[in-house]
Amino acid sequence: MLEVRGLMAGYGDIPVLRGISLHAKPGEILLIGGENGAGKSTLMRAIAGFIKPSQGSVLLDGQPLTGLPPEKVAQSGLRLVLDGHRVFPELTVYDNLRMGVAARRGDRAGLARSLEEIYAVFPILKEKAKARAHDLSGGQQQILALGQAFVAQPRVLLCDEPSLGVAQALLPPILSFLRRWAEGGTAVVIVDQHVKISLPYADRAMIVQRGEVVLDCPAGELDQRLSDMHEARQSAYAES
Ligand SMILES: Nc1ncnc2c1ncn2[C@@H]1O[C@H](COP(=O)(O)OP(=O)(O)OP(=O)(O)O)[C@@H](O)[C@H]1O
Repeated sequence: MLEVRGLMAGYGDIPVLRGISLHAKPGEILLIGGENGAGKSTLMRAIAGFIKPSQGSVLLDGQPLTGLPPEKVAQSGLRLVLDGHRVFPELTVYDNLRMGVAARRGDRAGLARSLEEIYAVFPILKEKAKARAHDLSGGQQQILALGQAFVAQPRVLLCDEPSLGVAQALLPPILSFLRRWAEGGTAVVIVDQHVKISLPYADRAMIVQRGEVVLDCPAGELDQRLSDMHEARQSAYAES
């Protein structure tokens, strides 16, 4: 289980995260929404070790990860898939996928099994196995990045804006894939500015505003809770 307690982080003197706490359990998808600039990506980067938190802690199955460099965090079993294209552009699709297995100390049988699974869901990766990653479309690179993470079989997967730059038609297969992945016992965290599409696939949902958690509830309750919050704000505004 991933546990984040009172995390504070920012850039230079500018604070972005103002004490964020969350947990993500194996087998479930936690969806994190919030407006542009709310701090969602900063939160993912701080958990994964790319930004040093000024306060708070990150624990994976009770082991502290706070302040560890990203490669150590990854070796501990936590993987961040960033928005945009973070694959190795000069390598082939197959070699990119194979990179994921480094985290499993060269487990060849495991690699073959993972490849079969990923090829079954996204046949395009098999068709383009010998193509260089930079020749793939943005959406295909996003799928490749997910495939690479899948091959690594992390205990926790953080997925920042999986829908960014991806054709609409690819979203349901990607989200169903993440759902099945979580059901296999991985804790999955999805960050998405537009929660509507991902919500049906999630178990819990959180909304971050200005670096703070303003809602944390079962995914099925999010719409109601958001409209309650909106109404409360409007009446407070009307009274002032
Ligand atoms: N590298 C950086 N240097 C300085 N400030 C940054 C940096 N990256 C992000 N910020 C600032 O931190 C704040 C939070 O940004 P962040 O990217 O975490 O938000 P977000 O919720 O992920 O939004 P988006 O959906 O646009 O990615 C914003 O004010 C942003 O301008």
